[in-house]
Amino acid sequence: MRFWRRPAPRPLPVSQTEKLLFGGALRYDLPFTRHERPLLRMGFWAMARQFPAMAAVVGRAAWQVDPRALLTLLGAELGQGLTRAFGLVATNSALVALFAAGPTADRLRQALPAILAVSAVTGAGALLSAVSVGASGRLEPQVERVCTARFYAGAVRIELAALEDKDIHRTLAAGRFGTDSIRVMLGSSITVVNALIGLVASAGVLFLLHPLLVAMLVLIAAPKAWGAVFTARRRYASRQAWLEHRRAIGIISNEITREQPAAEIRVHGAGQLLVDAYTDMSITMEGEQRRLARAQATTQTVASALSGAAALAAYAVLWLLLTSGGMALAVAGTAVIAVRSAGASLTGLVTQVNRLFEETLYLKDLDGACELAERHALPTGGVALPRPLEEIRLENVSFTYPGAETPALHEVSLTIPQGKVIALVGRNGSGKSTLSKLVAGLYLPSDGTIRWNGVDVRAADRQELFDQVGLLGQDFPRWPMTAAANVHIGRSARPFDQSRVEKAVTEADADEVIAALPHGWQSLVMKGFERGTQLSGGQWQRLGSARARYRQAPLLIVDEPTAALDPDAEIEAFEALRSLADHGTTVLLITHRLAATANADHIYTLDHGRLIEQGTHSELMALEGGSYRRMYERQAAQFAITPHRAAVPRPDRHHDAAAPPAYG
Ligand SMILES: Nc1ncnc2c1ncn2[C@@H]1O[C@H](COP(=O)(O)OP(=O)(O)OP(=O)(O)O)[C@@H](O)[C@H]1O
Repeated sequence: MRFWRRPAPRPLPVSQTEKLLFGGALRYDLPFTRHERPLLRMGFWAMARQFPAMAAVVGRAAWQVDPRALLTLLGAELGQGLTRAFGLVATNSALVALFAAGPTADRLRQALPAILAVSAVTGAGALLSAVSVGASGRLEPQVERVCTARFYAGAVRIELAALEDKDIHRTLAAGRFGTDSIRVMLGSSITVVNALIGLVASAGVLFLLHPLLVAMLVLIAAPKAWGAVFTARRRYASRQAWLEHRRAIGIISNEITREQPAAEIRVHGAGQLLVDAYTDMSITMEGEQRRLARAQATTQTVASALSGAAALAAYAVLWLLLTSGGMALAVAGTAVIAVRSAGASLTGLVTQVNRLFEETLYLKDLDGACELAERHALPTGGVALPRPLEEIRLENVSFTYPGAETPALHEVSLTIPQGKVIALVGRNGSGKSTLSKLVAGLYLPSDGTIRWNGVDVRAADRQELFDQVGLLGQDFPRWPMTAAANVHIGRSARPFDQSRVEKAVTEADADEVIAALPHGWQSLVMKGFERGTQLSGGQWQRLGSARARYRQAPLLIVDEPTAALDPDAEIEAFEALRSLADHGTTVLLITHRLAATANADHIYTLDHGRLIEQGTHSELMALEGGSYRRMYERQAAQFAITPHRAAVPRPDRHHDAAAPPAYG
């Protein structure tokens, strides 16, 4: 009975490496059983009912992209099925003529038209098969593109907060596998249709010969179908259960070849640990592969044995019919050919149904991921934002990250007026970046309201809001593209404009960066490709700044914009922000360099997600025991006294000059 049981999720072994590097099996917080797809609990028929819906997804996409190719394909497949049926009928006629009484020459003459018909339909079948290959070769990549693009288009529109949800994250990760399934699904569907038509043709001929033979055919098919579905479901369950493990292997092996950790990998000797981790985790996976292969072999053997027994019974029935005079020898010959032909169709069918069943599960995941992306998509439309931007006002804003226990922001109320440099300061984790993301409309407040020119961001047209924001984050994207494209992507909805790109680069003080590139604007700022080159951290920062400039948004959010800049460039960068504000841009500046905040129009100090102080630099410096003042003084003191303190005084050296404070 154990073969009939559905594959149950089993506890996964945890390798030593996983324990060392990830503190246990790397998986999402929720146990696998909660993720176990309802599909896994489905029986064969329930699953079979899913298939048309999934085939319809692929079929619709095929119809959309190339209806002619789809019709050609279906016509060619149907034609092949018909040629097979005609082939059997013609074979039967030829056999009847050959087994008839009379001289051999007469019998051959009688059989000749049927033999010619067999040759003709075989040739036609071969031609139709070639047409089918051509049409599917045209259709498959197009269908894959359309379905995958739907997935990507959905993924880029998901609300940022939804992406923080582990369930959503997992659904998207699972959906990603589905994009590989589309092409296979289309190919397999075609083969299944082909095999089904062949099977129906053979069954039809068998029915005409003797209805009992059709029943025998069903008996031969049933065990193979069961084996196929059972194996596919087991493989799918395994893939789901090992999803995170596979991702962990991917994450580790990716680090081995990435450029960024390359130095530490060599100097700290981290490479061996990573290679060992890869090997260790792959060995754990191999165990699972072995288990699957063994289980599949067993299932297949049982299915083949049952199917073989049914085939023997079919031949026994033929024997009985022959000996009892219920069937002529020629007809029995056709029946044998029909059973063999049906057997061949069946083998193709089983192999493909096996794949199809599995691919249907993945495609269902992809479909689920696309639906989920639509459900959590950024809303379109909404209240128009009056322009120009005059003020952003936060009232009692609290925000808790999805799944977090404590809020990252508590009842923050503040105002960001137009054309000012507004600084956000505070210790690490005090909520500065979170606040800036709420201002940018990337997250919606859990409580309280944010108003842009009086319009609540919850009701506002978010696309319009994004349109007015420029971002220059701590970890801004380093796009693997040309230098020009890296700037243009700041506002890619506008047609590419080289003069605007150059202007932004000049404003961001990045002319030198471009001038030093070996292929100028067309240099790829990524290594490993023709025209590729590597930028330094500071050069990247200038390019990122040029991108933010190119966007020309009324609100510019800059999060630690100078971390990689040299002192001269840093001073210029802060002066440039000042000048931007003087020309009407609102600048929300997040920085730990408090020398720069001295020139801000207004400073807000956050602590543990609460707004604890606000004012100008002078006002905050006048606050006895104030947090801003304490941070500022500590930073300034570093410049004043570090050279004396840092080095242990030695009799042979003396420090005669303290480095002057850089700012303030
Ligand atoms: N995506 C996230 N999911 C859950 N919690 C987060 C997330 N991002 C930040 N947090 C938490 O929210 C709090 C505020 O983080 P935030 O990044 O806003 O601080 P910050 O003031 O910008 O810090 P830093 O100066 O280090 O950049 C921290 O406790 C952090 O752990």
